[in-house]
Amino acid sequence: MKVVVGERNLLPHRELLVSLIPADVTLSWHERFDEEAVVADLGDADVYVGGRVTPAMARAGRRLRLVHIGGVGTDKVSFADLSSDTRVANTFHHEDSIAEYIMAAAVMLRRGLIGQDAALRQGVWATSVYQDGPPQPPTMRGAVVGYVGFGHIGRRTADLFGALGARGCAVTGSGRVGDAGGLDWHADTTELGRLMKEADVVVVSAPLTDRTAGMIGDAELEALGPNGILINVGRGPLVAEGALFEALRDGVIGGAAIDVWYRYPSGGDAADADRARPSELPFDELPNLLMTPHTSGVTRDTFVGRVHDIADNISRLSDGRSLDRVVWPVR
Ligand SMILES: NC(=O)C1=CN([C@@H]2O[C@H](COP(=O)(O)OP(=O)(O)OC[C@H]3O[C@@H](n4cnc5c(N)ncnc54)[C@H](O)[C@@H]3O)[C@@H](O)[C@H]2O)C=CC1
Ligand SMILES: O=C(O)C(=O)CO
Repeated sequence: MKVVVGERNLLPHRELLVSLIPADVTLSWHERFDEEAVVADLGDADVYVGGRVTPAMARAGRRLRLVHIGGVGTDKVSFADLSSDTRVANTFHHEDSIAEYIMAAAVMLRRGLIGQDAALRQGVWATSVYQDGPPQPPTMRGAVVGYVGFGHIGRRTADLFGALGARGCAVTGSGRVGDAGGLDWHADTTELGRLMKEADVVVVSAPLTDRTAGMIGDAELEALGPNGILINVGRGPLVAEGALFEALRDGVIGGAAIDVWYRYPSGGDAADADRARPSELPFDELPNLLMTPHTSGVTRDTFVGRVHDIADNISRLSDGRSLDRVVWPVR
């Protein structure tokens, strides 16, 4: 069996993956994403591991029995071009890492820590900032956190914020949140406007689909208001790019932490400054923004967990057993 790996975050765990899969499986690693090279390698492959499957890759991989996403999001998979024998599976394990990131980002932004760090480097003490300038900031106790999407990420984040005394509300695709506790209310997406109005911190962790693209735009950001914080760990285009930039620049919202972007370097690593810019707009000039390069989930724990899941599915395929976490074809 031949497995082509195009997921860069698995590279540090190469040996672990090798140790977990049957000895007769051949692994072919692509350390940089070069579409032509991957296409050339997929003709005789049984499995592809990676989050991006372009139409050319899908058409080249006629023998693929499994596309294993290295994470959750399937928004970069060209499903229409896959062979009808190919199944797509995904994996989780990122929820602790991302919940930690969201909590840290919310506290940093609400407490003004980014500005204090910059100020102290210029010789200005935070205490004098509060005497002469903005009011003393609040803790998270009693704050309302609004979850746009309440799956693995939303639930774990609500656990952590709950421990800080925050309250919560959520909108999801279906309006159902299963047995999750700790929310004051939850609803389907028709209540997004209410959530944006009530929340002090909004956490965006919905999948990117035709329905969700641009779901947060001018009106939603205005409803969040000048003290509100937006944290997007879902996908960049869930939040309208121009609306977000202007809202941050003009103080329509208080601040944001953005982990997921509008432009990514094509090879997966930034060879030059322009290719590394995550938007055509100058987000990097905004002082009320915490910018991260899609790293909220990148920890050892996430990827060790994911390697185990991926190896397990490769072993299942090799033994003819049924696969776990199949997301395509949709049952
Ligand atoms: N920044 C990063 O490194 C990572 C980003 N992600 C992104 O976050 C998304 C969510 O991840 P998980 O929570 O693990 O997924 P999940 O599948 O456990 O939860 C997804 C949630 O989104 C909700 N949803 C679906 N359609 C919606 C809509 N129209 N409006 C509002 N909510 C909607 C679902 O009802 C569910 O509550 C992924 O699809 C992926 O795009 C996921 C992992 C890592
Ligand atoms: O899992 C995902 O969808 C990611 O964005 C990266 O881990």
